[in-house]
Amino acid sequence: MSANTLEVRGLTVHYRTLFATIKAVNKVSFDVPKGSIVGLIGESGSGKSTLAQSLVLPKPPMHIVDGSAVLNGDIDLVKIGPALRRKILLKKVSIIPQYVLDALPVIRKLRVFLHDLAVEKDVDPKELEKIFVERLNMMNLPEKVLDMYPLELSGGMRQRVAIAIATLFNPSLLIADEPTSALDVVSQRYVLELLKDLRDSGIVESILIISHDISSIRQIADRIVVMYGGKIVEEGPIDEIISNPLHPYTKMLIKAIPPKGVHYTTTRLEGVKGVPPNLAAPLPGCVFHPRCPYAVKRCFTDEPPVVTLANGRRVSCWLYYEVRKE
Ligand SMILES: Nc1ncnc2c1ncn2[C@@H]1O[C@H](COP(=O)(O)OP(=O)(O)OP(=O)(O)O)[C@@H](O)[C@H]1O
Repeated sequence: MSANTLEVRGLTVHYRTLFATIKAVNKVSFDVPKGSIVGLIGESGSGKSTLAQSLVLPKPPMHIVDGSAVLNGDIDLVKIGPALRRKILLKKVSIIPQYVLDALPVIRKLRVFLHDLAVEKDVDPKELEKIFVERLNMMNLPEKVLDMYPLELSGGMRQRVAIAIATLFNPSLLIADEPTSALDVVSQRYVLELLKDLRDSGIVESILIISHDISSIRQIADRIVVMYGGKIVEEGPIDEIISNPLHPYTKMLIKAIPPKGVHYTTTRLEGVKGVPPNLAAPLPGCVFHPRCPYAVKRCFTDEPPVVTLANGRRVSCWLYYEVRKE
């Protein structure tokens, strides 16, 4: 049996449009160990949502060029056909999408939606409704939500209802795409704690949580995977990466986290200078070299190797290739 809920290897995903091919995800490999919460971090446009969608519902113009994403050691999520995909969605893998209304029945009351879902998944509608009510209780939502339309709910309630639906069948892997980005600070904390409770109670085995905000993810993630320009530049245990980031991009992301009590009106915070890469025409060499203060000649021409370090840390940067050789 695999020690990982998910093993992604060499995953490469493009968008083929009339005007260009966007190389959104490029030879990405990482694991989601069983029982873990893994944070996928990176600025806007780094390929996080594309990676998530390619695992759950790849559709044109998205095109999976290469690689695999094996769930529970036996189902390759990027190679299965539509029938098996329909069967395992919600039951083995579930997503809370970035735009949560996409996942909710806008013109149907939740009770009706649940009934139709039970029929589709071949389970007893009464039993499914019972599980939904249990989830509502866990999420501090009243039972009357069953007779509401999702549009009648506040943003925070909608997010919790989407989580309740996504976890109805106790999936092995829950993917949460920016689950807190549209919420106020109190709701953000609530949703993050809820996700952790779902993992701790075994309702979901593992979680892949996507965010551009490393400071919110650090509250619940065990590991993080840092993406830049469609590639993974660094990964490892969250505490080690926060206290000792290695890749120049991760260093900049962490420097941009405001210390406790600091406000942008009184203190100038450092962001990541420069612009993200053009994924339709990527430059040779390291994807980060145009913004990297440490770039040397080789970074402009050759792709950096992935260097494996102690404690399950990996970094893709020429600086550490030299360190390892010494
Ligand atoms: N449907 C699409 N057609 C063509 N290009 C797309 C499509 N969706 C995304 N892209 C491109 O793919 C690249 C990666 O985008 P993606 O949304 O995966 O990044 P992200 O890290 O999730 O960013 P964000 O946090 O803003 O959602 C970007 O260059 C984006 O413009």
